[in-house]
Amino acid sequence: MNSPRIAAPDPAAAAPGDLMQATALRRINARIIEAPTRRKHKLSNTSVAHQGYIFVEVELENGVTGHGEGSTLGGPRWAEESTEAMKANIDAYLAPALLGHPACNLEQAATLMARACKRNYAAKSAIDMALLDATGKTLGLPAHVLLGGARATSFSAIWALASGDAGQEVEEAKGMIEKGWFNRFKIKLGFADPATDLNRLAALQKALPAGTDIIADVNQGWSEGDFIRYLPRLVDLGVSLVEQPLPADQMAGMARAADRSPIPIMMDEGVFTPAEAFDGCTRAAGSVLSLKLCKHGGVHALKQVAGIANAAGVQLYGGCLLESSIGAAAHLQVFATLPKLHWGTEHFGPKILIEDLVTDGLRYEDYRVHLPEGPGLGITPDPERIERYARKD
Ligand SMILES: O=C(O)C[C@H]1C=CC(=O)O1
Ligand SMILES: [Mn+2]
Repeated sequence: MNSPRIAAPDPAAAAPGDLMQATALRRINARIIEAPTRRKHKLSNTSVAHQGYIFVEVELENGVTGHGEGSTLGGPRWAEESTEAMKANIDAYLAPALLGHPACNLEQAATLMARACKRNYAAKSAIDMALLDATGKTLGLPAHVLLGGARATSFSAIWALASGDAGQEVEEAKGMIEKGWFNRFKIKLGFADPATDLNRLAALQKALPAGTDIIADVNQGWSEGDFIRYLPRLVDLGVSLVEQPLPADQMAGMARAADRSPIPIMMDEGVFTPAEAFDGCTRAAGSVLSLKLCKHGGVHALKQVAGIANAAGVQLYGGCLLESSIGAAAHLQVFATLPKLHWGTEHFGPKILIEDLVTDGLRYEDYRVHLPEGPGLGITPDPERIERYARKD
């Protein structure tokens, strides 16, 4: 691996006591963003043409600002949080619990947020990212150094096909291969009847180069019966991974599905917390687990979930919720510190937005997404774009 470049630390922040004072939180601001996507993105339970984020800016006593992003899909439909709920809970509960506390004490901030608010993991992760960013910028260090240091500087990248139009999906996939951005694909199933969805998958498999990695995400859209019936077709089509075929609360059904499937099954919506990760891994409800900051609530919780999966022999996948380069960079910073991200990552959000929200978007090259360099998250939000897409009430 290439060693990431590290800037010199700020001598003003050298003494621990000084660091506490310098990074005390002076302001936490949350804005709702609605950023248009290049095309409709359809899932079993929603369809979006605009991505909804909460954009968090924190300001420290030393004047440094940090940024984070909480993502949703179609309001409170992929999970229970909407951007409106995130903003309300940040303004009324999470921000007041943190003001005056040092941003550099991320674990303590997580405890304070847990006391102030149950679940609300996307909102918490947006703040957590901003604290990490501001602390890294104060110290002149990339976020990954604060999380144990990078073991990788780029990740194999997966693009999601979700227009529901087979012809469009084939063209889109070919375009991604041509650009050198993505050569592995995830197709969304579960919004049409299984037979129709599988015809889309068959068209894709036929049109792409032999051996192209194709993952199927059902987003909880099938019953166990559907899964049993259509599994042989998924096997015939050479699908490499099946993601969350059954509803999130059907852990026993997922375990039966995983037991009968020659294709690895991935847990996504069923695993948010470390306790859910323990439950899913113990019951063998999948042999792969999708990691997402919006599910786990912050970088340290994500590392705990990853540790539980590792201990159980469950492989890791770098999940996303269509984050811009702000949220995607935060994921890469923590993914970089894991012993192994077996399946690479699907952080394609920066490329599905008509305009990314930063001045220095993530680099996609050689079918890999690259860990940004520079202090904190390693990206700079573009104030004009943030203003353009911020909801004006
Ligand atoms: O994986 C999900 O369930 C959510 C999201 C991530 C990629 C995508 O296309 O949808
Ligand atoms: Mn999924």
